Amino acid sequence: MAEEIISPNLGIFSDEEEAPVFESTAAEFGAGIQKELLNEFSLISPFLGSAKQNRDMLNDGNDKVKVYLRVRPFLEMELEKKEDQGCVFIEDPETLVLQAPKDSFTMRSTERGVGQPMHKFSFSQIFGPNVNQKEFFEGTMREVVSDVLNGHNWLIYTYGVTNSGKTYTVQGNNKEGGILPRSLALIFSSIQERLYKGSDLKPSLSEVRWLDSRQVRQEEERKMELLSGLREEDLMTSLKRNLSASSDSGIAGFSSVLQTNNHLEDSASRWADPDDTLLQNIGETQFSVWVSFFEIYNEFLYDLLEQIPCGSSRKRTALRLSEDKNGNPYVKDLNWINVRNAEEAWKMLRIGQKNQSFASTHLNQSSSRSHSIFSIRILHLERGSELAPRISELSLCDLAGSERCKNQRCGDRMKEANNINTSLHTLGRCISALRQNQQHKMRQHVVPFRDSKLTRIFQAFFTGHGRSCMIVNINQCASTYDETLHALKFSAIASQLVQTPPLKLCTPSIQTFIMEQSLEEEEAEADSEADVTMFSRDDLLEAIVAMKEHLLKERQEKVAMELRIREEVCAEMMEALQKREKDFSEHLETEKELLEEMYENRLENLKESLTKYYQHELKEKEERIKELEALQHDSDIPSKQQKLEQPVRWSLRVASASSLQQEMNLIKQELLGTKAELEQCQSDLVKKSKELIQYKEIVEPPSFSGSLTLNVDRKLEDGQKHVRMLRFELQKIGDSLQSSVRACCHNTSAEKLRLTLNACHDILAKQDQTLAELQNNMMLVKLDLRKKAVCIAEQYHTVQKLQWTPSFKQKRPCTNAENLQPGKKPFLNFLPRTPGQQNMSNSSPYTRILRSRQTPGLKSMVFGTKY
Ligand SMILES: Nc1ncnc2c1ncn2[C@@H]1O[C@H](COP(=O)(O)OP(=O)(O)OP(=O)(O)O)[C@@H](O)[C@H]1O
Repeated sequence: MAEEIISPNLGIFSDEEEAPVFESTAAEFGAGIQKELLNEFSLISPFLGSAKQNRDMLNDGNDKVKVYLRVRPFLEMELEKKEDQGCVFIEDPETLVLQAPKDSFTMRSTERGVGQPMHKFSFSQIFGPNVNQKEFFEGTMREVVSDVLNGHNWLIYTYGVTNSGKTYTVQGNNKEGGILPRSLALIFSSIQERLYKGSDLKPSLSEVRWLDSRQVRQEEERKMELLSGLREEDLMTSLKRNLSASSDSGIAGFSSVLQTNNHLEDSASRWADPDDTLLQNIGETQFSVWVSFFEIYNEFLYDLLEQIPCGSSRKRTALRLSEDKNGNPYVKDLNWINVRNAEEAWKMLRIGQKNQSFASTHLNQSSSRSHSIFSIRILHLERGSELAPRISELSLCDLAGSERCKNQRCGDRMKEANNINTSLHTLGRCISALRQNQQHKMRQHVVPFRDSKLTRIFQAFFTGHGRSCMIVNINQCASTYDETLHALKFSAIASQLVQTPPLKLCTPSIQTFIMEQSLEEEEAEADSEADVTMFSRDDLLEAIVAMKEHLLKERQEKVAMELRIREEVCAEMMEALQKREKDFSEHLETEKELLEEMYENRLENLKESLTKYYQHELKEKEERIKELEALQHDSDIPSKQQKLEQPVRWSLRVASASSLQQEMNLIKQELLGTKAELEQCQSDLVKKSKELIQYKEIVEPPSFSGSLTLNVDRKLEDGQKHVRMLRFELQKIGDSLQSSVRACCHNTSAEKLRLTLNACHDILAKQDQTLAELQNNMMLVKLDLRKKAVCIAEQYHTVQKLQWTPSFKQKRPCTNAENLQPGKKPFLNFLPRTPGQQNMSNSSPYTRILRSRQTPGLKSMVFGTKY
């Protein structure tokens, strides 16, 4: 198990040793210091107790800085969130064990092989979750208050992560007052009999500005003004304003703060027994108590007892941190209010609270966004003494909670968190530098008090002007484990500190000086008593030479010393620079760690949300698939088959995709071949066209055929004329025959009829003969024509063959009569036509003859037959 037990005290100083603080602003107090003590009153005044008191303080064995730990109980809300994972365990009243929970950064680092899952810390005393406010006060503050009443300065500061109970410890609530109201109550119960009333002091004290009657009057007026303005409505308005300006979830934070401010009439003295007094032998000392309350918000100092101007432009005035002529820092123009009892002091605390910067954060509904310091100054007025009053101070500082910036990502909260963390980091650096200086007295480091306002104010308490005590607050929540561990590591360093011994004031040094002076004077007197004339001249010359040599030697020594000092200073400077560099790199490391953690968290969040998203998606898809499957199952089996085939086809398509490229290449090659062929065809076409022209010339009907057809036509026309004449005659005969038949029917003689018939018969026989001749002629002509037609048809087929080649077709697309342009003669129009075409054309004489032969009269007539 990893142990982080801090080694017992190292480097305890003896009362002869000076506090080894490099950047101490401790100044020497000259003889006139006492008169000017309060003229430029710095933040805290040095302890002016006697040397014996100093020694007592250091010899009592308590010079180790006290570091108390308070573990707060779980809140209901935290138990609901399952924050109780047993990470905090109090082994004994001085030892605490921390066990990293599984989701913490420490545990993750441990899993990566960095760090340990368990840590052990030791403290002056540990106060568990069941310890109440009274017990805590008794265990920590009683001694301190007693010390302050005896003239010592004390700084008590609470340290811890946000929401760990710091404000609760310092201020408490209305039911359970914290260490501050209890200290006030105890102070007043102890000094109530000896409170300075302002009249029975010696006139010499009126020279002191603090007790100047005018000053006191002014302070009284100011206090009355403040107290009269302390109305509940004002408080509510002010709280509302504070919270609405900064709160995220406003109203809850408001009500919780309001609760503590609701009962102003409650007395602070209820937290102390009026008979409880810490002062036993205080002689004639009288006391006057003054309080101040200010905060450090975003590295600016604000007086919390300053009335905030009303109206829209109600900007608070920031105070300056100044130094008195001895280099001690103090807050300039800070209001110090004289209080005469615990109630007045309590009300001052309430007034300050309403001006304090609180805000609701994700961890604490009413989180302090600033470091607040409530100071109580006690003036010890010695009755009948010519000396200026001694002043002791008790400062209670409620530090703002350290928090990881990952929780405050933007806006005012982020800025506040940054400033809080920076100042706390500087405090850590100061404490570790002080510890190093105390442990290695030969190697002193610069303590970076000047790096933040907070440490500048604390400086005096760490450098011999007072004593300090640290209260570490932690909660037991698993979610803030890493921050808690960090706070405890810091406190472990602080617990190694020893109280810096009170500064040796000038009195002893002056006394020493006077003693030395007096010795010198005595020696001088003794010397002066000696007579120089007693010595011979040579002796004196020798003495002068010896003195010269001595002087030379001294000078050389001084030069050597100067060189050595210079070297030392350089070395120190180098060391300081190296230290600074180391600090910076440490700071960088911390920042890196923080960033790493932040990004790790972000990544985890992202991972989580992605996993969730895809899980959801998958679930939805699965449901959808199930639905579809159910539908498909119900509806049709073929489609199921299709669905099954679908992937097969798809896979085939996918498979063929690879061969597609191959096919493309083949097609390209084919295309090239086809192109070549086409070119070949074109050249063939040209050839064929030429041939065709030749054929055309051949096919063109000979010129004599025209005259031949003309003769045939003429003959045919003659024949037709004859036929018409014959027909006309036949009609006439028919008419006369009919009239004869009619006459015969009326007055007939058979003989006449027979004669007439015979005559007709002869005529008809002649006509038959003529017709037969004509028919023979026509047959001859027909045969002739057929021969010609056969010859032409042969030529035509040859041409046709030529025409049917693709190139020829292209060139001559219109060979049909329908497609001919008007006015153009059809190609080969002398060829036999289709019956449709024959009907359409009546112009040819041959066709006309054929038609005339098809006349019904002629067709039905049989030559040579009798009617
Ligand atoms: N010992 C305790 N007993 C009961 N409740 C406590 C105790 N300590 C703290 N709490 C409660 O825990 C809560 C947080 O305490 P508090 O506001 O004092 O924390 P804090 O450290 O001052 O936080 P911050 O740094 O954010 O100001 C308060 O509701 C307070 O009442």
